[in-house]
Amino acid sequence: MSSTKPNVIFVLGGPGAGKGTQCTRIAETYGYVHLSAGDLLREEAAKLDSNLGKEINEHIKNGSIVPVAITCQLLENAMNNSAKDNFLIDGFPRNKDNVDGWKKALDGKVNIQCVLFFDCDEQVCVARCLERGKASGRTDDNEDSLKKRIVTYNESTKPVIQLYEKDNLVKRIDASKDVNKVFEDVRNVFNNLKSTS
Ligand SMILES: Nc1ncnc2c1ncn2[C@@H]1O[C@H](COP(=O)(O)OP(=O)(O)O)[C@@H](O)[C@H]1O
Ligand SMILES: Nc1ccn([C@@H]2O[C@H](COP(=O)(O)OP(=O)(O)O)[C@@H](O)[C@H]2O)c(=O)n1
Repeated sequence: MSSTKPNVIFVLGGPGAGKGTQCTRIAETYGYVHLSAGDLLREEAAKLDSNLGKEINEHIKNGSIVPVAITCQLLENAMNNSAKDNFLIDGFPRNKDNVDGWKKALDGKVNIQCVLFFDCDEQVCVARCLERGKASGRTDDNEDSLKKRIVTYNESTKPVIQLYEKDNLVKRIDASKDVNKVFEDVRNVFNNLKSTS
């Protein structure tokens, strides 16, 4: 991250809504750096042969949210290690603890451009994750974990999206369409984004 205030877009939506898929395309098309909070946590847990690694893995399997100090530090390190200034932060902030921790650590240091909200029906999300689970090797793409992930999404993440709606930051996208159609809607959002840094 350079000395200019970096632009950040938060990317939210249910498990399997297609956040990662669309972030990959946004990164290719618009040059944003894709930082997936879930990927960073999985990588960190895989590196750590410690209680902290176990704690992260337990949260992931249970669909609960890892304490923000851990996640925020991973995101901040990733931004600091990048030479670029435009970041897609995928899967964060996912609950109030995430929002508060982010504000404490990074508020004022970045420019939040918008919150991309991939809105997708619960049943569609579950079906996509189960399909992904056939090859993903993820410990949480199974029926048991998915039930818990959906509860976490409804109880903890939706209120965060509502919070950002009050600030007029949310760009809602119908994520139930096919990948190319969803990306057309994403392109509309990006073509109307103003860079304020
Ligand atoms: N618009 C879409 N239509 C159908 N399948 C999709 C769509 N977007 C993503 N997928 C598939 O659904 C699964 C979940 O997508 P992913 O991008 O990993 O979601 P998330 O990051 O929100 O969990 C993946 O297997 C992906 O290939
Ligand atoms: N901000 C975050 C993001 C993910 N996570 C954990 O990582 C898991 C997987 O998140 P993810 O974003 O990779 O996956 P999806 O549920 O979006 O498919 C979540 O269910 C949480 O357990 C977290 O604790 N805090």
